[in-house]
Amino acid sequence: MTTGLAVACRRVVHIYRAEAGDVVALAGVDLSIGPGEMLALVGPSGSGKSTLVALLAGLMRPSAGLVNIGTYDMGKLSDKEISRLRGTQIGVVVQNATRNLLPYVSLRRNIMLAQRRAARTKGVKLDDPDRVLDLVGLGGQGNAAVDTLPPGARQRAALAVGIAAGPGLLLVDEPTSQLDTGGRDEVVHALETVNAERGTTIVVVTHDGDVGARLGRAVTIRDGRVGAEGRDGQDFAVVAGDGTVQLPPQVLERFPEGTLFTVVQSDDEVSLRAYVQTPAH
Ligand SMILES: Nc1ncnc2c1ncn2[C@@H]1O[C@H](COP(=O)(O)OP(=O)(O)OP(=O)(O)O)[C@@H](O)[C@H]1O
Repeated sequence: MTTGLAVACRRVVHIYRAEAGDVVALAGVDLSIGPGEMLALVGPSGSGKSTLVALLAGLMRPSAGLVNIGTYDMGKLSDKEISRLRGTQIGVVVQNATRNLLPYVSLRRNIMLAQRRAARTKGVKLDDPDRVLDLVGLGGQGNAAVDTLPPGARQRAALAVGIAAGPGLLLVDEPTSQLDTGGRDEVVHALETVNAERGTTIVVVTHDGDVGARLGRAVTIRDGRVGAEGRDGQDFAVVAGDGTVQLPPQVLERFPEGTLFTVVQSDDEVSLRAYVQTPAH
C-alpha cells in the first residue's frame, strides 16, 4: 500500500505577470491536508483553484510562501527533481480525460507508459497494470483502446494513468464536469477505492457540490484565499494564518465594506453584532 503524502501551504501567494498588469491569483493560502485525506477544492470561476493545484503539482513555483508535499519544499526543488516527483510521487490528472491518455493504444499500454519513470527508480514496487485498472472499476479491459470507451470509463482510465506509478498524492482537475450522474458516481467511487486501498492523499478541483460533499472535506477558495470549509455537511469559516476570517458572501452582501462589528464572546461562543450607525440629521 502506498503511503499518502501530507500537504502544507503556508501564506501562499501567486502572481501572474501579464502585459496588461499583474494578476494576484493567490493572496495568502493556508491549507493543511493530512496524509491519506481526500479533499475537494471548490469555489467560483477565477478564484484560484487551478493555480493552487498547479503549485501542488510543481508546474509553477509560488511567488511567496511555502508549499510542502511530504518532506519536499516545492519552491526549492530543481526542475529535474520536480519532474522526477511527478513521475513517481505526485499523480496529476488534468481536465478533459483524453488529454491524459494516448487514444489509439490499449489501456494497459497507457498504464505501462505512465509507469516507465517509476519502473527505473530503485526500490519502487509497481502494481500490475491490470490491478491498476481493477482499482478504478475497469478490470478486464486492459486490451480496450481508449477511443472506444464511453466518457465515464475514459475519465476513470485517466485516473488509472494518474495512479499508475503509485503516487502518494493525486491531483485531479474537474473529473466529473462532462459526465451524467451515473458516470460521476463511478468516478467518485473509483477515487474512494484508490484512497481506501492505497491510502493516497487526493485533491479534486470541482464545481460539483455533491462531489465535494462525498469527499468529506470541501475547501472553498474565494478571491485567492481559503474562504470557507465544509466538513461532513456542515459549513465553517476558517481563521487564516494572518488571523483574518472571511465572512460568507451572503453576509457580505448585507453588510458593505466598512461595516463595524462588535465581537461578542462567551465561554463557548464568539459572535459578531453589526453596529449600524443612525444617520446624522
Ligand atoms: N496564465 C495566466 N496569466 C494571467 N492570469 C492568469 C493566468 N492563469 C490564471 N490567471 C488568472 O488568475 C486568477 C485565478 O485563475 P485560476 O485559473 O487559478 O482560477 P480557477 O478557480 O481555477 O478558475 P476556473 O474554475 O474557471 O478554472 C484568475 O483571475 C485568472 O484570470
